[in-house]
Amino acid sequence: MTSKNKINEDLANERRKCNFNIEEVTYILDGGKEKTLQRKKIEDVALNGGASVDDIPEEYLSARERYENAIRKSCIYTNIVKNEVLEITGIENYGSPVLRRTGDAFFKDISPFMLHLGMFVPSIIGQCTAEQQATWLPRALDMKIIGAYAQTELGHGTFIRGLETTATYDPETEEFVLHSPTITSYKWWAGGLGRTANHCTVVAQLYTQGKCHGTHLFIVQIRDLETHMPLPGVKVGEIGPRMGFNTADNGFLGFNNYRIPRMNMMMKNAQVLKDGTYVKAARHGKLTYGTMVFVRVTLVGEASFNLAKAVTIAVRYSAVRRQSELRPGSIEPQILDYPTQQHKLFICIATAHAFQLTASWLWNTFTAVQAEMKKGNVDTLPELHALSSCLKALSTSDATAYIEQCRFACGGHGYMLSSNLPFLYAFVVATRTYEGDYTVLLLQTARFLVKAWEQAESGKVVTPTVAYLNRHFTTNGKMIWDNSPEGIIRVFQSVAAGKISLCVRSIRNRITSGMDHEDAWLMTTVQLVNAAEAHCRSVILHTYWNEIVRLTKHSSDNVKTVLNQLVMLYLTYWALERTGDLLRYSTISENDIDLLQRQYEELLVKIRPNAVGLVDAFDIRDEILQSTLGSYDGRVYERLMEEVQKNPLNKEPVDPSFHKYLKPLMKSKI
Ligand SMILES: CCCCCCCCCCCCCCCCCCCCC/C=C/C(=O)SCCNC(=O)CCNC(=O)[C@H](O)C(C)(C)COP(=O)(O)OP(=O)(O)OC[C@H]1O[C@@H](n2cnc3c(N)ncnc32)[C@H](O)[C@@H]1OP(=O)(O)O
Ligand SMILES: Cc1cc2nc3c(=O)[nH]c(=O)nc-3n(C[C@H](O)[C@H](O)[C@H](O)COP(=O)(O)OP(=O)(O)OC[C@H]3O[C@@H](n4cnc5c(N)ncnc54)[C@H](O)[C@@H]3O)c2cc1C
Repeated sequence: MTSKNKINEDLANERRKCNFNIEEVTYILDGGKEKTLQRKKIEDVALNGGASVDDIPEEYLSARERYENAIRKSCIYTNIVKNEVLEITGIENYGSPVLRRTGDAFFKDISPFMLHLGMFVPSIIGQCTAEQQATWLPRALDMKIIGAYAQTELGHGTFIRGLETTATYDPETEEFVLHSPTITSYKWWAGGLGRTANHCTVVAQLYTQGKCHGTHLFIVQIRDLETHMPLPGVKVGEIGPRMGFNTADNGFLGFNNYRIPRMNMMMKNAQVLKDGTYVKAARHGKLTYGTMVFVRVTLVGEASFNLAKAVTIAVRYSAVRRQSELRPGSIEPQILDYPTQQHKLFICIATAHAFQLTASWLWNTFTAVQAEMKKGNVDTLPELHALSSCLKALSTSDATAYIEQCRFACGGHGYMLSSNLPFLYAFVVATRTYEGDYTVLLLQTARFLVKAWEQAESGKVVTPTVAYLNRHFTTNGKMIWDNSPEGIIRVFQSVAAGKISLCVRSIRNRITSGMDHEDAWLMTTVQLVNAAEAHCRSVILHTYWNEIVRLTKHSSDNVKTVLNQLVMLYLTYWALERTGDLLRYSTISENDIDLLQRQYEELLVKIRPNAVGLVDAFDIRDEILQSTLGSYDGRVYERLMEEVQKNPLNKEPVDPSFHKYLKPLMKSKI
């Protein structure tokens, strides 16, 4: 073994201490051995050439160079995917999360093609008729056309009904006329739109026969395919530097009476006939929001993956890093030995597991609802919307907070861009806002919860994710505290039920005292967000526990033990975080809380020897981690020094600014 790939001794020791079969856990997280093998095969093919690492790290490049470099690497990766990976996996794997994740080996920030694959293609699949799909999909999948998803405007992001771009049908020419009537109607934010896309999905208010029919989706060509020039009537550009997403060329877009053919309206859920007659095919008013539901579902898995990356970096670093002394003169301990460090990090491992298993469960729910909708049944859509909204909100918000915690756990070196933790944070913090802001989505879930509460109150049996509301009406008083996993979950469900009940009472009291329904709702929104958060927390706890029980049925004893310790840590952690709620809605006592605290601290001790094994089980390759602190071999200090050599500021021993500015200043007299 050369010194280059020699494993750091502390990390090697950690791996020797690990007492469970790492691969077994990887299989569980990936959804089965076959999936792991398939993922590894894809990674081997896609990263065969070393993932085209940059000579100069992208953070040293100018905005223009960064963009060009991101396009260069996107094209390299797309060619690998098209010519090599899909050969093995088949075209149906085009949108697979594995490809998205493998792509992280090429980009520290984000690919300008992400929105093409993440939203433009899904909008064609979800919103176009079969005939339209036959026209657009092959060209989009083959990258003959590159698209963006232009919904948000300068004036409106959340309130889709308030969008101002108009699409007015002209039966004379059988075209829609797209127009941006005001400055606030300019499209703003769409990823890939600023410089890369030649097409995009545009969301606009549809007018035909003098009547507005609300927002609909259109496929719009915005640039010439040969010259890439914006087409006449189209004004498009990049919106400028932002906290992250700086290689995604987020753009603005305006139209001046720009014409597109009638068939460019995405017509799966509604049509405009040649004469201008509007025909609504959909059984549900919000099916045009379907692309967003799809992305919200995928974002739960994204949150898990990015958190898994961050905690892999932080745990490996914490095994290598030694600091302070426990007793005078004793050897400096690994920082992973500090219970406070374990408290910061083990919850991140458990949360990544919780979100990964919840994401798979949510994906299965999503595909089941899609299958029902294909048969014409839209009854399960409201529950999916409520679930995907709150799970997107909580998973992105928790992942953001925990990625930052991982950065704190790495001290000063975590602040280096080369640790990759700042990039991860900047990328994930945006997910809390885009695809529906945190608060706004929890309020969507709250609407569903209040309705479910009313149904349960009237004696109806409600759907499984809120079945605890039926129990609420049959049990009296506070939930009996019980320290078992099932007991903790039941108490969390009671907390949710209690909070929803308080919201309903507040709304009713306000209405009784003279407020109209809208004001009563508005005044209760702080409580409603809180109730939706409590509901979602109970869903995650329940799903995580159920899935671990189900998935470890045939596991080896040690895998069962360590995964059980993690899920218990998660349940205990949240019980301790929410002692106020538990005291209010259950019979928990001071003594029970003391016991919980002790149980939590004992779990930290039990998990400690397996911590490195647990992050190894995420099985994230170094090329994808892209971190000086988190590589498998633990050569932290060597990598930090190697990275310094790439810094263009170190190219010359003396910077030209010395002669230009510093020296004259030093020579000048006061
Ligand atoms: C590099 C090359 C690689 C090559 C190969 C690689 C391949 C890899 C490909 C893999 C790709 C994977 C990608 C994964 C990562 C994805 C990253 C994506 C990045 C995304 C960037 C960001 C994009 C965006 O942000 S797009 C814009 C999103 N905008 C929003 O989300 C707006 C939020 N606002 C809303 O959703 C609504 O306005 C809302 C819901 C707040 C209010 O709407 P409303 O019309 O006013 O409705 P309301 O009156 O409140 O409710 C009425 C009624 O309707 C119900 N409702 C609302 N919404 C829905 C819905 N969606 N579905 C069902 N029902 C809905 C609501 O509940 C009400 O019901 P009732 O209470 O019964 O009346
Ligand atoms: C990195 C990034 C990439 C993006 N990519 C795309 C893209 O590709 N395509 C696209 O179309 N859009 C995109 N967006 C836009 C994104 O979808 C919106 O920013 C997001 O939906 C939030 O809308 P907004 O910006 O209008 O915020 P606002 O709605 O103005 O929110 C501002 C504040 O007001 C609060 N608020 C708003 N409404 C309510 C309410 N009803 N009740 C209570 N509080 C409320 C919010 O909670 C928030 O705190 C992107 C955004 C980012 C940051």
